[in-house]
Amino acid sequence: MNARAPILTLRNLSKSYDGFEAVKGISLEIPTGICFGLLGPNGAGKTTTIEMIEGVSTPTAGDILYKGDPQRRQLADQAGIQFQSTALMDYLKVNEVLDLFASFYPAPMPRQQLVDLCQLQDILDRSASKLSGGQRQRLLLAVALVNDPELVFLDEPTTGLDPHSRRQFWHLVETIRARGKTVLLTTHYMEEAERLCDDLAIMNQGKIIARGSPQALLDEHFEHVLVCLPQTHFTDNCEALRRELADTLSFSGGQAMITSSSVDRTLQQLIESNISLDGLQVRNPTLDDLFLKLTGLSLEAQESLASEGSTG
Ligand SMILES: Nc1ncnc2c1ncn2[C@@H]1O[C@H](COP(=O)(O)OP(=O)(O)OP(=O)(O)O)[C@@H](O)[C@H]1O
Repeated sequence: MNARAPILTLRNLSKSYDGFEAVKGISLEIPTGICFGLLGPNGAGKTTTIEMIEGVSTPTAGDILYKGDPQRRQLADQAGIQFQSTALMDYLKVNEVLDLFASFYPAPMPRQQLVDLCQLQDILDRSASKLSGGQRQRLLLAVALVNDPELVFLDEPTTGLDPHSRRQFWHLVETIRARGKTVLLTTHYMEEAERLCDDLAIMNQGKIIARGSPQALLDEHFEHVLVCLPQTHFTDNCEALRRELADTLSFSGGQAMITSSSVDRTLQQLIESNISLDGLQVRNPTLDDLFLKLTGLSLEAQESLASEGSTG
């Protein structure tokens, strides 16, 4: 197989629920052997997209090709899905869960390899219902990898994990990718995407609003650094400065952010306007900043809008 051929191709893929368009005609090619990220806030349409690719739900319109095949004949054998939970698991020990899932496949991954890969050695005899969040995610990952799949689906795998477990999980994903597998990851953590994804698509309200490697996207959209200050420093008395900074100034999460091509000049402008420099930070833009730039809302603000929508 040509290593450069896309493992997945989506063409004008759409999904509607009772007239509500959750995914609005997206097209994508996902190369083989990379970690591809689908990013976006709650309700962006990531899970709906993944479930259509997995075959769990049927598209309203559009096509999905697996290695160029619209029937996706090999997909079921060659994919591994990390589920959020597996009801059976709570009655079994970790090694019994692995036995059970391995029994479904003719050529499962050798047990020791799977245990080493997912760092399960110390918990093999533990009841699956007694695992910590991080251990549980590692077991669910092992279940996804039990058939040694070429393509692994991870749907928000680190939601709810503490920072240490999250980093440990990231290391596992890097190991899987280094073994030549293609990983399709959804996340709303931009930091996770920056760390893991070779290539990504940012989704918002059912559409893809940006596509590329994290660095290419940042290079394309930001030529400058960000100068950040507490928003409270920008009082009503600094209208002239606000006008001067115009489009380079934005506010999000209690922070004022100035997109600056010259830190010296920006500092000069702030000092001349008697703005306090307490708490000032100069940093490179992140994918979170990109999201804000593309949508006019931070990821956090988008998520609270989405949850307001879903509750009322
Ligand atoms: N079965 C369903 N019936 C009706 N609406 C649905 C259904 N599943 C999803 N939706 C809606 O479709 C939109 C996209 O949901 P989806 O779960 O794909 O988003 P997401 O990006 O995965 O979000 P999250 O990060 O919260 O999982 C949301 O508005 C959601 O409420």
